Amino acid sequence: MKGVLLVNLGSPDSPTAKDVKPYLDEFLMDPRVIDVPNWLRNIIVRGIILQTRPKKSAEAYQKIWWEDGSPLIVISERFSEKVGKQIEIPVALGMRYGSMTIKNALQELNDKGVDEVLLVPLYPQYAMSSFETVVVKTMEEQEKYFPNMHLTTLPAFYKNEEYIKVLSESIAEGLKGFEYDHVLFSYHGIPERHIRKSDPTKFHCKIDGKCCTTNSVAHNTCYRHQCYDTTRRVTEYLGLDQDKFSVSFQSRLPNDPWLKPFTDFEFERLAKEGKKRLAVVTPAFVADCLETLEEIAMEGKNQFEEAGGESYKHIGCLNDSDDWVKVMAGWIEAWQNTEALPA
Ligand SMILES: C=CC1=C(C)c2cc3[nH]c(cc4nc(cc5[nH]c(cc1n2)c(C)c5CCC(=O)O)C(CCC(=O)O)=C4C)c(C)c3C=C
Ligand SMILES: [Fe+2]
Ligand SMILES: [Fe+2]
Repeated sequence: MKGVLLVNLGSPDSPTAKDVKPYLDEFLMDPRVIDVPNWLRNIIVRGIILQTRPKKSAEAYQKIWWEDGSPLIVISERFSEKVGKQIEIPVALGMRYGSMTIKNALQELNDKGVDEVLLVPLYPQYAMSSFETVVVKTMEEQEKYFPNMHLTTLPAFYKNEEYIKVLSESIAEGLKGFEYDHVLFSYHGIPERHIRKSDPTKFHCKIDGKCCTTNSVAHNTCYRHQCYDTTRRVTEYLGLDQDKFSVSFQSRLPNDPWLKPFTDFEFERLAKEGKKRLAVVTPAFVADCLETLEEIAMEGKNQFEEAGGESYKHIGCLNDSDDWVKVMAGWIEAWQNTEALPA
């Protein structure tokens, strides 16, 4: 019997340093997130980052926490429930990190008699620190605990026409009634090294401004290409002029070159260039979370206004909108009936 496993990143159990610390430990000790030798990762994560970050992160989580829990988890649960109502086969939700484990979600499917699973990493773009780690972890759990299960992975859907349509239309809705000078497409950042590591050709991705627009098989796993391509497709759909939008990358850790331009620097640059009315969209995430609600909607607004900006709007993610639920349910039904995966 067929079933579906939706997987997102995960959140701490509560917005306290006590719960944030083990969550960040699991997250940052993942070798696909901080990709250095084990001994060095131990020093960086446990000896340095975890000494101070849990308190700071907990304070940020407190600002965005909902009565029902972490926005990322609550939204993912609502999405999963709505998708479940539109399809005939069982759906389970798991998180890569934290207490809503992938193993428990697979167990839930197994208990319902599922032995053919469609794995859906809830990331539009491929990155080894997001999409790939979900796939690897799910395969490990399946092989270890559910050897009779068969897994199929839904590919990163950044260029799928239905996804682009639903994303573009939700952005258009968010822009309605908001007089804007500029739309900033802010994606989660990653270290530049991750781009080179994910390049199967080992020579294409030079992050030189040209490689991401030069055709290559490397783009199947190039996060930077996929972010720019998502933006190109959405802005074409919306008919936005070239000088009305730009791309940036948010959330970075120190001591490594990360993808540029940085979102916080862009707030300053745009305000100083006279783009006083700014809309920000965050298409690396399908559900609003700490990175969108605190870093962009709250901190970003302050940064932009301090730099001279006048009006600012963060347009939320697709979340559990009915149109997005319909798109996901359609992909699942196509796989259920014909094994076809979205292109
Ligand atoms: C080396 C560090 C990190 C990489 C690489 C990274 C990639 C990456 N992350 C997401 C999505 C999310 N990240 C979130 C939070 C978050 N990310 C990092 C670090 C890296 N992410 C940290 C330390 C944190 C925790 C918060 C903090 O201390 O600042 C979240 C939010 C989770 C939530 O509970 O709301 C998401 C979502 C992607 C898509 C990605 C690669 C493309
Ligand atoms: Fe992250
Ligand atoms: Fe590239």
